[in-house]
Amino acid sequence: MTSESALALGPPTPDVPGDGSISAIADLVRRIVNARRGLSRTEVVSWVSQFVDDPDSVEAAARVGGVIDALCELKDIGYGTMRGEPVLVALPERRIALPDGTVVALGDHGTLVGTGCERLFPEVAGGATESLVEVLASFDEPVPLSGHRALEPIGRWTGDDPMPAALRRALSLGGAFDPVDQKWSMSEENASFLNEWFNLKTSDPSSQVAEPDEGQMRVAHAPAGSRIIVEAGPGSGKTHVACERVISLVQDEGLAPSRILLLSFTRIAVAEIRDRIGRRLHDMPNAAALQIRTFDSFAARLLAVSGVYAAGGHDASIRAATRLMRSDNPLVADAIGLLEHVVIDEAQDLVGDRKEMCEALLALLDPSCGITVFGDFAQSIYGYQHRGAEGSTLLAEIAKHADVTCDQLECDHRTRTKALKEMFRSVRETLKDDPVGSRDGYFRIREQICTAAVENDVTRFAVHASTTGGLILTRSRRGLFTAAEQMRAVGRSFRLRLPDRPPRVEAWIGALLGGLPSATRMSQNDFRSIYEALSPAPWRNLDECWEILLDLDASGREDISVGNIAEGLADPPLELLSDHEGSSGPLLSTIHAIKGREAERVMLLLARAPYGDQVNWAEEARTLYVGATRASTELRTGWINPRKFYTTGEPERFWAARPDHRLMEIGLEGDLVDWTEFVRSSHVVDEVNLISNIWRAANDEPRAAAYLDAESRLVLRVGDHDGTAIGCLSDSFVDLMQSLRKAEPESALPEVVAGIPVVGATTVVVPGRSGEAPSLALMPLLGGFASIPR
Ligand SMILES: Nc1ncnc2c1ncn2[C@@H]1O[C@H](COP(=O)(O)OP(=O)(O)OP(=O)(O)O)[C@@H](O)[C@H]1O
Repeated sequence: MTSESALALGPPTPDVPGDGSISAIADLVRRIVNARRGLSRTEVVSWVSQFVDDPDSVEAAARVGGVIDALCELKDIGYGTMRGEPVLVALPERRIALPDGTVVALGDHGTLVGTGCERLFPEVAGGATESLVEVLASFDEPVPLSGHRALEPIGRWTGDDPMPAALRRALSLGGAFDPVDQKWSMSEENASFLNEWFNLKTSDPSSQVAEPDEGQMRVAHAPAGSRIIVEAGPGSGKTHVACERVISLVQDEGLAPSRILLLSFTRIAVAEIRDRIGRRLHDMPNAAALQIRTFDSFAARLLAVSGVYAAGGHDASIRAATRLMRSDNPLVADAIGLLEHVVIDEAQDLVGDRKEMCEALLALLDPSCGITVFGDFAQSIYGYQHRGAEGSTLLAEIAKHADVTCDQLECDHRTRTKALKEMFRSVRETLKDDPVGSRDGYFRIREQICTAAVENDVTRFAVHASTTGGLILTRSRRGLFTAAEQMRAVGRSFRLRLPDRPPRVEAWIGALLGGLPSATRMSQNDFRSIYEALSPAPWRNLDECWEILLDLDASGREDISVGNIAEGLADPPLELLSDHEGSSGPLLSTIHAIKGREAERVMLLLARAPYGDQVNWAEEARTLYVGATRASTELRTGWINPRKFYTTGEPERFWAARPDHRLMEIGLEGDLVDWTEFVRSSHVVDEVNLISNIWRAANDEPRAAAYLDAESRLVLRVGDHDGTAIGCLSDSFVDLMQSLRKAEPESALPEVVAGIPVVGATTVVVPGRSGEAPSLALMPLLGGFASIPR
C-alpha cells in the first residue's frame, strides 16, 4: 500500500475526535493501522498529522511520532515487515487490570478512548486478561528513581536525565500520560502503587516520636527497682515502651547505661531498639554502654568474658551460659550482680533452653535489680518446638513470682481501620477463652480474621497489585519456598527472609577493607582510591561510605583504622544489617520469622488446614493471629498450595528426590567453613584477591559448584573445577549431605555438588590472634538448593 491509498482512508468519522489530544491521536493511529495493512511509520505520521492543529508543523509530526512510539512500546500496535520494509501492524487485544480497579484495553479492541480524555488506552468494562503487575514485571526490573520526588497523582517529569523507559510505560498504562510533554495524571491508588513499584520512599514514621498513652507512661516511668510483667496485645506498643523504659531509667532514674540489660530475639529487633534508643540518648556520654542484646549474643558475651568456649552453635552456647550462671562462678555472679535493671521483650516465645537461661539470669540478679518483662500470651507460637513447653513460657513462669506485679497496655496503636481494630481485640478474647483450642475454635478464628480482611481468597497473589510492597506471609517454610517460586515465575522482585541464615552486613565494607591488617589506617584520600578501584562499584556513594566508616571507627579522628571498624561491626548498626535476600519489593516471610514487625499491607497466605491427631489447634490459631496482626491498614488473605519437601537436620532443612540426584537446601549458618579456616587452606594465596572474587560473584549472583580437592574437601568455585575458589563446604554440611545420600561414614564424597546459587555476600569480622584487634573479610552468601549426586 502506498501513502496515497493510506490517505485515501479519508478524514476520521464523527465519532473519532480530531482535536489533537493524545487520546485522539492514539485513536487515529490505531484506526489507520487496523484498517490498512502495510503502512510505514512515516505514512501513519503523515496521515494522522493532517487532523491535528497546524498539520505541517514539526511539532505535529513529533507529537504523533511520540504517541506511536508509546503505543509500540506497550505492544498496543507493533512492527512487522512487508516486502522487506518495516511497517506498523495491529496486535491482539489485551485487557489490563489497574490497581485502582479499572481495566484498560490494549491492542485490537475496537474501542475509542473518547473526547476530552488524555488516556492512551481506553477504559473498558469487564474482566482483565492480565494485571499491571504482570505487564510491568515482564518488561524489566523496576528502575530505582532515587533523587526524584515521589510520584504525585498529577505531575511532570522534572529529572535532568531522560525519563526511564520503565516509568514511561507504567505512566502510560496507569493513567493519562502525555509522552511528549512528559506530564501525567492518575488515581491516588495507581500513584501509590507506582511509588512502591519503583521503590520511592515516602516519609519515615519511625523518626517521629510518639506521645506515650497513659498505660505506656505508667510502665515507662515506674521506679527503677520495680519488677513488672507487661502483658498486652499486638500493636499496644510493647517494643515501643521497652525503649521508653530504658530511656527513662537513664534520663529520669539516673541509672548508668552499663547497668541496664535489654534482651530480645532477633539481631534486627536488637539493632532497631539500639537505633531508637541511641537517637534519643545521643547526648548522653555513656549511652553506648547500654547492653542491648539478643539472647544468643548475651550468652556468647558471658562465655567470652568468663573464658569459656562452647562448640556446637547457638543452642550449645545458650546451654553453656545457663550452666555457667548456675555454677557459682564468682566472676559471673559479680558481673550479673552489677545489673540494676533487666528488660526482656517477646517473653511469650521464651521456651526451652532460652527460657532456662533467662531464669538462671533472673535468679542471679541482686534483689534490688528491677525487671520489666513484655509479652503477649496470644502471640506465643514457639511452644510446639520444645518438650513440655505448652503453657510454660517465661512469661507464664515469671507471672507466678510473688515479687512481680502485672500491668497492661490497653490501646492499640497499630491499626488504622475499625475492622482490624475489632479483629485484634475479638480474636484475642477468643484465644483467652479457649487456651486449649480445638479444630472448631481454629476455624472460628480464621473466619474472624477473614472478616477483617479487605479481600479474601486471592489465588494469584504474585500478580496482585497489593503485593508491590508490605508483607507476604506463610504459615510454613514449604509455603514460603512455594510463594517465592511463584513470584520468580512471573518475574517479580521481592525480598525473602529465611530463618537460620548467616547475618548479613553490607558487603562493600568487607570488599574494601577485607584482608587488610587490623592496624591499617586510612585517610579519606586513601579510601577514595580503593573505593574507585572497586568493580563493580558499591551502591552507596563514596561520601556516604566514608561517613559510615567514620561512625563505625568512633575514634573521633579524621582517618579510620580497620581494627576500630571491625570492633564497631561486632554490634552492627541497623542501617548496615539486613535479614533478607533481595533489595526491593514485598517481604516474603513465614509468620514465625516476622513477629514483632508490622506493615501497612499484609497478604496472609492460607493453606489447607492441618489435619491429624497431633495438631496443636491453639498454637495454630495463635500463629494465624500473629500473621493477621502484622497489618496496620490492609489485610488480605490468599491461597497457597505448598510444594512437598522432605526435611532433615537441625535446624530443619528441605530436600527433594530427583531421578539421579537429590536437591538439598543450602545457605544456612555454618554451611561454609569460616574465613580463618578457609584462608588456611591451600586454595587461598592472596586474601585481597579472594575478596575481590567473592565481591564479583556476589554481584553477578552466579551458580557455583563445590568440587572435591586432593584433601577431600568440597571447595566452592565459580565456573568449572579450575574456577575461582570462593569458599569451602563445612564438615557439618558434608555430614548431613552424606547421610542424605545414605553413604557409609568413611565412604567417598561426590566429585561435585552443583547448582549452588550465590545470592550475595556479607562482611564478616575476623577475630584477631592473641591480643590483636579483629580485622575484616567477605564471605559469600548461598541460597536455594544444591544438587547432590546419589
Ligand atoms: N503512644 C503511641 N502513639 C502512637 N503510636 C504508637 C504509640 N505507641 C506505639 N506506637 C506505634 O504503634 C505501633 C505498634 O507498636 P509496637 O510494635 O511497639 O507494638 P507491640 O506491642 O510490640 O506489637 P507486637 O506485639 O505486634 O509486636 C508501632 O508503629 C509504634 O511506633
